[in-house]
Amino acid sequence: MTAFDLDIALFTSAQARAIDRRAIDGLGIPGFELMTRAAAAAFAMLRRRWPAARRLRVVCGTGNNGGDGYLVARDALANGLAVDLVALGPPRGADAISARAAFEALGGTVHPLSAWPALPPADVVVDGLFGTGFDRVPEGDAREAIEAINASGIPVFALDVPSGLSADTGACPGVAVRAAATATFIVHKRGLHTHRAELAGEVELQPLDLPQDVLEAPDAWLMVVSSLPPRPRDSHKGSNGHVLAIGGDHGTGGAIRMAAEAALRSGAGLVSVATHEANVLALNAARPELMAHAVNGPQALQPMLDKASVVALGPGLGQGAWGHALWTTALDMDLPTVLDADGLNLLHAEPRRLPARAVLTPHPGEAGRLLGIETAAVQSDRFAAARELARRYRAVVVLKGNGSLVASPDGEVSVCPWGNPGMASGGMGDTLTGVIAGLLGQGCDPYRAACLGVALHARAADVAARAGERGLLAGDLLDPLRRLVNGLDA
Ligand SMILES: NC(=O)C1=CN([C@@H]2O[C@H](COP(=O)(O)OP(=O)(O)OC[C@H]3O[C@@H](n4cnc5c(N)ncnc54)[C@H](O)[C@@H]3O)[C@@H](O)[C@H]2O)[C@@H](O)CC1
Ligand SMILES: [K+]
Repeated sequence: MTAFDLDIALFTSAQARAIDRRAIDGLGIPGFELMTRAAAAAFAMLRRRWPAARRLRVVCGTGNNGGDGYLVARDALANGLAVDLVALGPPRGADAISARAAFEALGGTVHPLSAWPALPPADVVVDGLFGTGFDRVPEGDAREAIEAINASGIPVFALDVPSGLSADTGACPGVAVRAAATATFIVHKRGLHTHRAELAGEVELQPLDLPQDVLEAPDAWLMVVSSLPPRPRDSHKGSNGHVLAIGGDHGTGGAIRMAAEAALRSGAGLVSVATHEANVLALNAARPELMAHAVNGPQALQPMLDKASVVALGPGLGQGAWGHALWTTALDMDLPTVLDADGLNLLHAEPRRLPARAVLTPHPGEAGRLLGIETAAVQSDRFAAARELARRYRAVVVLKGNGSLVASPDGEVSVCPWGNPGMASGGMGDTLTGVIAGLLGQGCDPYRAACLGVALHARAADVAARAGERGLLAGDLLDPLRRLVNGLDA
């Protein structure tokens, strides 16, 4: 296996467990030694982050995550901090039993959950309830413990994973701890980077000094900052792609304008718009660099398709006869195509073969429709949903939402670490479609165009959100987008 950067490699829970096993069985590192290293790394991180903390409340479950908790508590006692330890029950495995014994050997006391209200105030709560072994909705004591942690108002430091969040999927099936920071051990778990991942707070990887040969190929990757190479000095508008944005039925001209403008701002050489005649005047007046044409059907669209190198299909297209006719005609051309919004709804209504270089950009609701499942089922495993869509349609799929995923038909997945809730506003998806189309036109292959497009779009939104997340408009992304696509600081 070739070496890779651990900071951007993401693993499933099953992989994390297999890696633990290889360290224990293959390298002969005892499980208790790993637990000791995990606790030492976590305690050091806690001290860096909360140097003034004098009293910890440590909450332990019955598995090895609880074992980590007992050893953090032991290290805290050994360093002169006060510790109040609350356990859900006696530890089960040999390592966790030894960990509890080590804590008690230093004079530590273990309290039941019922003692919680009577415990003195603490500076930090350490969450050692559940890690990668979390496997069901928390009920009873488990639920009460999580609720008590969150209601305490004390900053939470999670061990490996905030309890209640699936390390595997980023889903939270019931209640979950809301952490200020998480120390995650050996490898990054993919669930700490998508969907409800904000529950983990700031995540820091603690690799515990294991050699790379216990690792295996990661399941997914975090995107890194990248940009396009500088343009050749002799480039001309024809060498940077001609994007044809198709959409904007009567009354939805804004959507197609956003997509078209974003394609221009991400460096497309030429951008034409095929739209309903009612939008043409406004589009040409607002943005004269766009070439907007009234298209009443396939005959008018065909000559535009003949000149285009990339198609952005769907924003404001509608699902009526007009939209359907343009949709079929455009897909038949087999040009590199970004399919969004009504372009996806039409695909749900009429499944068909897509162009060889296609990018689909569904939000979870659209992804659910295409897969024939509920939105909640998509969100319960975003990785599986994105992969299945990509496989089924032989296309690159961008599954939007917090921690957007890009999946290729052969199962490769990248996760976007940027973006903010201000992006939950009208026009954001249209802008993303335009950016990806613009990058396809500049020669990126679909997977790279999707990854780079998602990254640039989210980072532009983060720059624009410096003025506040509320009130963020899709149009605010265009200026920072231009700087970022040129590799400049925004
Ligand atoms: N030797 C190892 O494998 C290492 C493990 N480490 C720690 O061990 C953790 C994994 O330990 P385990 O596999 O023991 O699993 P966990 O400690 O994460 O949890 C497993 C226990 O909690 C119970 N449980 C799960 N969900 C529950 C729920 N919703 N309500 C009530 N009970 C629930 C399970 O039945 C099981 O008894 C890692 O996350 C990490 O923190 C680290 O110490 C590093 C080394
Ligand atoms: K935990």
